[in-house]
Order: sequence, then C-alpha cells, then structure tokens
Amino acid sequence: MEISGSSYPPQSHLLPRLYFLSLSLVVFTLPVMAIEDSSAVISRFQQYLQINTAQPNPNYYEAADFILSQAKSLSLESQILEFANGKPVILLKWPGKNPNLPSILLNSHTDVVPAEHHKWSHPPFESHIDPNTGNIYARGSQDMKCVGLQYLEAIRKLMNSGFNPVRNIYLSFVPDEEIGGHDGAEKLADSEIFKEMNVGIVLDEGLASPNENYRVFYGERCPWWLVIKATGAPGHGAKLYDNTAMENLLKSIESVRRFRAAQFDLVKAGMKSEGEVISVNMVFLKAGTPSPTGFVMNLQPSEAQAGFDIRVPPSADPASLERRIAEEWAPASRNMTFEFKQKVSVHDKFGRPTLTSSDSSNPWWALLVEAIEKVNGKLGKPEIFPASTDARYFRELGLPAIGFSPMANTPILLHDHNEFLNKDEYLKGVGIYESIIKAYASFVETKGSDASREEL
Ligand code: MET
Ligand SMILES: [Zn+2]
Ligand SMILES: [Zn+2]
Repeated sequence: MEISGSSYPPQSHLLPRLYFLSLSLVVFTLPVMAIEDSSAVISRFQQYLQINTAQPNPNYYEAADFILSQAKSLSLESQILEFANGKPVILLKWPGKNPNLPSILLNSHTDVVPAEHHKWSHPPFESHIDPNTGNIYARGSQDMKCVGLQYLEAIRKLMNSGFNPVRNIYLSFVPDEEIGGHDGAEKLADSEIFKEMNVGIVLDEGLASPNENYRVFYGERCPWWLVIKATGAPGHGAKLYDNTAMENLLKSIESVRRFRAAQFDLVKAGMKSEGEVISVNMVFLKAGTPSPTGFVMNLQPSEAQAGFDIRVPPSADPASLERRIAEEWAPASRNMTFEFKQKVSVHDKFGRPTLTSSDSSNPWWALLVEAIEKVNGKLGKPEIFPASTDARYFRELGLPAIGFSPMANTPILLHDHNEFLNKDEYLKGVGIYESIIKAYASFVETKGSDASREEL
C-alpha cells in the first residue's frame, strides 16, 4: 500500500467579523452574504457532481483532487491511501483536543452507478439546476456525493463559528462501493491505519424520504448475488422432450418467483417493511446459440443460466435459504449448479446479527436523534437498509454505524434515471450535519453509557 499526500496544520480560523460596521450596513450585508454563501455551497456540490466517477471506469483521481482542494481550504489534515492501484481512499482529519477519545468517522463513497445518458432529461454529469424548482439533476446527487460534501460544508460552518472538536473527526472518501467495496471500505476497515484511528462511531449513507421524516438505518440486508446454471440435452427446435436446459432453468425460475411473491405479499400487506423480507430479483438471463442475425431458432441449447440479486435481512436464517437454493432453485437432480458472485454473511465477527443498537445502550444513537430534532428535523423509525452500504464493513468489526442521508420530501431516485436533489434540501442537510457533528464532537463519555457534554 502506498501512502502519499500532504498534511496541513490544523487551525480554526474565524471569518473576519463585522464588529465595526454600522447596524444598517449589517442589516443590509447579512442577507447578501447568506445568498452568496449558499450559492458557493451549491456550486461546490455541482463541481463534485460533474466529475464522472461512474463505474466501471470512475475518474477517481479527479475526484481525489477536488476533495483534497476542499480539505486544503479547510486546513484539514489529508492523506491518500491506495490499498489497490488506481483506487484512492482519501482520508481527512480534523484533530480533536483529546485525541485519546474514540474518534468519529464520516464515510462516503466517491463512485456512482452508470447512467443511460439518453434517457435522462438533463445529462447526468452536467449537474443542471432547474431554475423553477431548484432540483439539481446528476448521477450521485442522492447516492452519495451529497453526503460527502455535506460533511465538509458542515465542518466549514463549524470552523467558521469557532467550534473546536473534543475528539478526532475523520472523513473517508472511498472507491468502489457500488461494486462491493472490496478495494475501498473493506480494505480500509481491515487496515492498521484504521486501528490507529480508534473509531468509536461511523456515519454512512441512508436513503431519501418522500415524506417529511428523515430515514435512519441501524442495519442492512446482505447481498447474495446468485448465478444458477442449467444443462440439458440439446436437440431440434421442433421436438418436445424432457430435460432441456431451458425447461430445467424455467422450473427454477418459477420456484424463485413463487418465493418472491410470498415475500413481497408480506410487504404489501403491511406485515413487514422492505428491509425485513428476503428480496430476490432476476437480473439476467443467458441462453441460446448466437447467429449473425440474432439467435439460431431451431436449436434447443444445452446450457442456460440466470442471475439473481438476493438481499437477506440480518434476522433471516441463512441456512434455510441455502437449503432452498440447493434443493429447489438449483438442484443437482435437475442438472443444475450454482455459484455466488457475492455472499455477505448476516453475522458479524462475533457471530451476532450485524446490527447497530438503536436504544439507550448506544449513546451515539440518542445523540443523533437529539441533534436532528434540535434543528427541527423529523425522524422516522429506525429501519433496516434494503440494499447494501459500506457500513457493513464497520459493523462487522463490532463498531456502531448509522446509515443516514438527510433528504426529506425527496423521491427515492438512487440508481434511477433523472436522479436529483433539491438545492434547499441539500442546504438543509448541511445544517443537520452541522448539528450532528457538533453533538458528536462535543460528547465526552464518562463511564459506560453515562454521558456528559464538555462545555466549549
Ligand atoms: N450499494 C450497492 C447495492 O446495494 C452495491 C453493493 S455491493 C454488494 O447494490
Ligand atoms: Zn451509495
Ligand atoms: Zn448505490
């Protein structure tokens, strides 16, 4: 692993204060400053969104340069960790007065999923702002470049107000989350550097909320990416016979669909939430004998396969799902085999379901709720994140990790066409993080979960 980059001495410059201005000038100046300030905040967000970090060829170094320039403007300490070639992890630090206290890690990923440009109303890397609505259209506007920059903007505001953290605050900007995080957050979490950081709490991404309540996540479903393969006797396209690869695969697909419908019914009936059932969706089908005009039409192929994105809640019984796969979805008796492209355990390294406690045993949870409410944010009930995030790598170590992206009154558009975030909602989110980071960075644990706040 290479470590490069530069360190900047920590400092907390206050903005020049307008003590000597007359009252009338202050009254006149402040709203103008506020407008200028927020347009600069939005323009920095747009700049980050304009960097094309879409998989499978993310422009990570351009993103790294941008983040480092932001860090420099805030005098944060910075380093680039390259656990895998071409995949920089950017680590920033705002040192606290008591570096022996467990630190706070604010994590975000720099990559985004690809976009079908021609299906968007505005190009996905132009970061167009609709002049009527203030919606900012861009891939990554929700998932999750918003969060990465909101952390930085919140820190900028805290520094400008003269705030000094008690404990160290780290920010990690990691690559490859959208393809599993193996060369990003997973390697960071396993590193010596991470141990030295003595992290006590991790914040990572959540989801937009279509209503006024922000969503907050204490766990997530585990991805099992399954490929099933059928083989069978090839033959004439006109012949009816048993044990064709297609028929064998279709029987499995029917069985998967019955299971899917039963799980989905629980959600539709309101008995379970999205994150509490096992989801299974077919994501590819592959079969047939190619020909110059498409596929050979009078030949039944000898092989066929299908891929499924399965998401397993931490509370599920993995052994029973494994049995179902081996016995019903890909039985050897029907000439079927299967392999996992990804199979994340539902248990942490202590063998417990990988969950962060959302009760009084976890002071960070109460602090987060309090900090959001303090600035008039509303929170929904803690949920299981229906997809996956890098937070799992930290939870697997036994660390508390909370999934949260401050986007209320926003349709859920991650991985969708025309992903957008409203600029006012983005700015509101900066204020929410300002409150959270202030609460976390002022918090001093005395004994156990007995907490007190250091007066600053
Ligand atoms: N965050 C992405 C998803 O949930 C990538 C996860 S990789 C297992 O699909
Ligand atoms: Zn994400
Ligand atoms: Zn994503």
